[in-house]
Amino acid sequence: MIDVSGLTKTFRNGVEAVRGVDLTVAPGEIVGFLGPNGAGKTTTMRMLATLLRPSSGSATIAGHDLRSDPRGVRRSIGYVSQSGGVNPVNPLGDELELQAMLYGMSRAEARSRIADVLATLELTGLEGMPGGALSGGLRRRFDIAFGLLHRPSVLFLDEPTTGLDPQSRAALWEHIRSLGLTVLLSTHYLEEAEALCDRLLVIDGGRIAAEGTPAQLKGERTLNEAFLEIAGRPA
Ligand SMILES: Nc1ncnc2c1ncn2[C@@H]1O[C@H](COP(=O)(O)OP(=O)(O)OP(=O)(O)O)[C@@H](O)[C@H]1O
Repeated sequence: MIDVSGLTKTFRNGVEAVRGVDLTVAPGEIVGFLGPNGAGKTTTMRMLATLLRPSSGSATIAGHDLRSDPRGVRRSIGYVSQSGGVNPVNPLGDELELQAMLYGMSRAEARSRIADVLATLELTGLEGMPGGALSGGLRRRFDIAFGLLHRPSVLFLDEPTTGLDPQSRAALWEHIRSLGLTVLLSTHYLEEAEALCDRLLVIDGGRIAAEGTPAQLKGERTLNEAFLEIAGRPA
């Protein structure tokens, strides 16, 4: 579902953030992207989400070529950024409706799709609330709701649970799993990687340093020990 080959990104200031990443994500797989600060996780995901132009390399996402068909890629993916984006002031139901109509849905279609997405994420009844009145966990769920409106088949989540308490984090894992989508998510939480992800990719210095199921990466060690050995620094 995601096929990436030789992806690189050198920023104008000369920083080589991504230095030849190859990765694949199968349909329905939840893959965790781990790596120390500055390893290249966000840069890779932003390139795959068409938000940043790669310096070289190629990628196909849901059958669409990143370079020749970025619109096709955009239609097939949802991208939830690290900082999120829910409006702190306006009722989130109104914001969702606006976004759905920008995607070309009629008002009736928009309302029906929003009702479905809110039900999936157990947010029904909260659509009258502004983002500023919600807990961090609910805000993140609304961030994901925005990313799902146009029925993407692939979801990119950049550190979806950073800053959440352990209970809200575990609840969000359940919701992510229940979507049944292909997911690539970055995280610094090794227990999250282990509990949620089918497979892990460790990136370090812009290169994939290791990959495998959590059990394969761990071997006889804890995932934390394995990670320290691979990256030389904590996640
Ligand atoms: N717009 C930019 N211009 C120049 N350098 C950048 C830019 N964006 C990121 N970088 C650099 O690229 C490298 C990779 O950054 P990136 O944000 O992809 O890492 P990350 O793995 O997501 O880190 P974190 O876990 O801290 O979010 C870092 O050295 C960063 O400073």
